[in-house]
Amino acid sequence: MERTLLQWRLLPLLALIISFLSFFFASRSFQAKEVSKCSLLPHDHYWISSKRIVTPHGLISGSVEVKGGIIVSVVKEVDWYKKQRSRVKVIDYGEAVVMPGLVDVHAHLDDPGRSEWEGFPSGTKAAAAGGITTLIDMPLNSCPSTVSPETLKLKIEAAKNRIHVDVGFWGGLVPDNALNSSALSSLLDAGVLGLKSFMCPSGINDFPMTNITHIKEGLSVLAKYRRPLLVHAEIERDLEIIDGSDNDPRSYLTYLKTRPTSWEEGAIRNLLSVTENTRIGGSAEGAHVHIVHLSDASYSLDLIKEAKGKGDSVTVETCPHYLAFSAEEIPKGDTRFKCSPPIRDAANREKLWEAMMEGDIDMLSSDHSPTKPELKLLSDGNFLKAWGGISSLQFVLPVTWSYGKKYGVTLEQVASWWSDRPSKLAGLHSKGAIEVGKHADIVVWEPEIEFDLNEDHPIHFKHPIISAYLGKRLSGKVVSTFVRGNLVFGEGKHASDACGSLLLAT
Ligand SMILES: NC(=O)N[C@H]1NC(=O)NC1=O
Ligand SMILES: [Zn+2]
Ligand SMILES: [Zn+2]
Repeated sequence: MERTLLQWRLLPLLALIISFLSFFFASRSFQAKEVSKCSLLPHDHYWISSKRIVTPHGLISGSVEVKGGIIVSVVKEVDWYKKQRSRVKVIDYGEAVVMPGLVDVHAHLDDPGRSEWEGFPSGTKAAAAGGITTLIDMPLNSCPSTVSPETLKLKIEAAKNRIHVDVGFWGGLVPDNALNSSALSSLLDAGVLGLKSFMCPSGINDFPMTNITHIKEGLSVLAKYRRPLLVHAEIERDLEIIDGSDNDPRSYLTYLKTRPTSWEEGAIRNLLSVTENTRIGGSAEGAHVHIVHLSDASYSLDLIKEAKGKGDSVTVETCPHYLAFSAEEIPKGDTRFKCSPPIRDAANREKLWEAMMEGDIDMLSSDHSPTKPELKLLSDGNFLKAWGGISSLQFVLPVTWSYGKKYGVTLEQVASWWSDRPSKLAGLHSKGAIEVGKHADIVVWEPEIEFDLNEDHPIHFKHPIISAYLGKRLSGKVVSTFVRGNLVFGEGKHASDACGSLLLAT
């Protein structure tokens, strides 16, 4: 009799335990996705928490909920997630900064055709390790250049299953397609996010320069697609270098004299003669002109400010190397620092920073433009003959932060220069912010941690020795990088598979 009573009393308790256990295991299996090689994290639904999350509404202490690769909630209450702790996966990053992943609108990955210079796998691994979650590949330095639907198709084939972050493409505006609106339309229909052109020789034979007529025609086609034209704004002028010096090709100042500020100013003046068409009501309304890698912070910048003031749809970027280095400090024969337009003097660099802080320069990009070390002529040191291009992709975030600290750069500004504005330029409205509904493209980094960028530091782009930043001490360590919710880089390791998505305009 006593036994039956005991069984009777135990039964409900047993049923309760069983139902609790089955709920516990069911909810666990719901959150843990099939272990994927795309991500170092085996979860599809999780929370990222931190004391410093950079949102469009300011810096908050709280948590970001990620589900299916999308940000589904952002909450301030630090304690909220603790109540959920037993049911959901929480990654607590403590004091580390949680920021939107960087969107680099200007990188040359040189694939296909010159993958011995860089390539999609190495370039996008470097991007992931540097907190860049989206990268827009330039149409030149690969072979062939991306100037038609057929050549874009080659890019897409080369990138498929080989990219560790999301990648989009700019198409080339060149004399061959510029005056042929159906050729340009077919390139835009094929999915390039916009076009890029050069107002001076590009250094690449199958990417010839455009004149202002080409640009004007290009803008009228771009207007219909509401996509931008990115312009390398330098124009060749006759040079008279008669200043009594011997013009030693190993001296950086010799190179600087070959590309004076008047080249940038002349190109920008010429370019801005057609941008009034982009104003509201203008014949190219909907098109937009973006001036890449501004170096001259003087008259060139004044012209851009004036055009913006008149309502022209114009933006401008500069690159970390113009903000970090100055002509005076470039060692003799050190061609790692050669780029175009050239790095100018320290006074110009101050003015560039001033323009960043004032908001006159809209955004930053890497202009990662690598080559194989032989073409940098490192032992020869001839600035006039070496390849022009700086390799920086993996380090743009710590460089911006390290050199910007003395000007009082804030985390919100970094996110604006590197994520919000570039994503808008490229028309990528699902990216660029920690906000509900956006892709969970996130970088977690520790601004206060310093490191020496020496040979022992793992560098993922193809030719570390040509990087101008080698030998520098930088501040800001990337801890984790998430692309669409996949943890693609964490604790110094990459996810094994390359699961980045192609970003084609529709
Ligand atoms: N072709 C190419 O990548 N050129 C780039 N290199 C550089 O320093 N400036 C450029 O425009
Ligand atoms: Zn350029
Ligand atoms: Zn470039």
